[in-house]
Amino acid sequence: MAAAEIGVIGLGVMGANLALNIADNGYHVAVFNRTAARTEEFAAAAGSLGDRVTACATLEDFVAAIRPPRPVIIMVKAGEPVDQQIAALKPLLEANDIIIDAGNANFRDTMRRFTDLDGSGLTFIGMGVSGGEEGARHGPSIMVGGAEEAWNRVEPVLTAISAKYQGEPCAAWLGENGAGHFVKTIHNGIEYADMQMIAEVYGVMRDHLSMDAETIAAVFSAWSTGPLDSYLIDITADVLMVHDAATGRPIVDVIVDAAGQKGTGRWSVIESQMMGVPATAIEAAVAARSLSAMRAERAKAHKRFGVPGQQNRREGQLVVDDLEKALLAGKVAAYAQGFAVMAAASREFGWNLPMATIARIWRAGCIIRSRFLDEIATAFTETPDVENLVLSPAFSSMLVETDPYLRRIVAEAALNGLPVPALAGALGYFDTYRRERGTANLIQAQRDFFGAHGFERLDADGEHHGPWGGQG
Ligand SMILES: NC(=O)C1=CN([C@@H]2O[C@H](COP(=O)(O)OP(=O)(O)OC[C@H]3O[C@@H](n4cnc5c(N)ncnc54)[C@H](OP(=O)(O)O)[C@@H]3O)[C@@H](O)[C@H]2O)C=CC1
Ligand SMILES: O=C(CO)[C@H](O)[C@H](O)COP(=O)(O)O
Repeated sequence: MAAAEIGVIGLGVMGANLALNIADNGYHVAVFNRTAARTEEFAAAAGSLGDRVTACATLEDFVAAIRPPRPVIIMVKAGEPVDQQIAALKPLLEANDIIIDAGNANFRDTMRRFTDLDGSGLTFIGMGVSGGEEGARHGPSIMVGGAEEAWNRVEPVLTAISAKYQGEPCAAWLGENGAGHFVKTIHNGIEYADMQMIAEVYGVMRDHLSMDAETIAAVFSAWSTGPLDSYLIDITADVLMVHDAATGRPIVDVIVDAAGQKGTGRWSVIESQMMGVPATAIEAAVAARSLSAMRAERAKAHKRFGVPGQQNRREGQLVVDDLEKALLAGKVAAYAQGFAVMAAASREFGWNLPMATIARIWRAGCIIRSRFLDEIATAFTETPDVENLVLSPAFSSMLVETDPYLRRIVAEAALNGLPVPALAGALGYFDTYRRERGTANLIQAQRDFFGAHGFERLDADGEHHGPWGGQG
């Protein structure tokens, strides 16, 4: 008789750890991996959890090992492999079985898969999972999209395996269809901005203040007890302390300065642009990763232009103190942008995304987990209809307090040729957002001049054209 209550397909970093987490929580799990050797390795390493694991060599055995109605988690490389897995599973599954894609899918693929499976009798869930290897093993943040009824069926196992923040599970149903994968995408977009701003601040300390990795690590360590307290700040301090066995140097000093990217950051930016909701800090972070990858070109440009000489160098500790508050201000803008993009998507796709819940399930388990997210959860609970996080009382105060430091750091960086594109993007966003009378009047005049596009007047209704005297 089939013993497993759930199945996991894909035993890479995430799938293997998720399966162990499920078994650890008392569930019997069937597992399958395309490359059978990996399944065997997994079974051999399962140790005491092996009793609750059925390792299957074929997809047929895998399906037969799970009690119907079967929840099947697919945790394979995003994109085509997911379609291939669904196609292979479909003829083997029965009505009411649930396919859960837990990888980093593009939410547009997820929406297509919902449509493709419509009428098949199978239920589909698009589920974002964050937390990396450790989160998958001991408690990730889980963002579920699909029918609420489907969530109700899998909620016990998903809440059991999720991270807990002060006892509250970091797993929630966020809306129909692609909602879960959209939220995961924006989570990653914010992750990109957070990481980029941390890297920029590291760059100021390394290149402007000539601090070594260990000294910088101590700064991040100190910050992790303040308002910046977060997983990303903690791991930054940790990685800066690690030495390379071969050279004895700090490991960061021997790592190539070219960042990888698998797509979620870029998708965040594409979607934000499509909806006309700017996410300047995230955009800058994605662009910075792309520029980082152009190593040969950067080397040529360095030869051609060099870097500006130091100007207005202030006492190191003063700069370090400013950096902490500047980073906090940048973080406020980046998160405000991410949440604004989700609000726009919620309207566009009719998801009714619960912003406070999203912030709550990001407080533990995921890569951007932090104390800050608890404050965001409180802000959205107290002012659920606020147009932008920066307009909530708590975050307005935070920005008023920290904005002068961001301004000073961006200015100092500009004068010294230090690249801080995400911090500058955050500042530009804030300065543009808070200015009642902007400069788009001139753009409207230019558009009307060259293209007769028309403009609105401050003092009269309707569309108008300028007296360009035939020059337009
Ligand atoms: N690593 C992380 O920190 C996180 C990753 N994710 C997402 O989780 C998913 C899995 O990532 P991760 O575990 O890191 O990836 P890994 O590279 O560790 O493992 C990839 C898995 O996908 C399988 N696979 C690849 N191509 C196919 C295919 N065509 N058909 C069937 N199976 C295939 C591999 O099987 P095989 O052994 O046969 O090659 C393997 O099981 C991805 O969508 C990723 O973006 C989400 C959150 C965090
Ligand atoms: O989803 C994740 C973390 O939340 C994955 O680690 C993802 O791979 C990160 O994105 P990238 O590889 O583009 O840096």
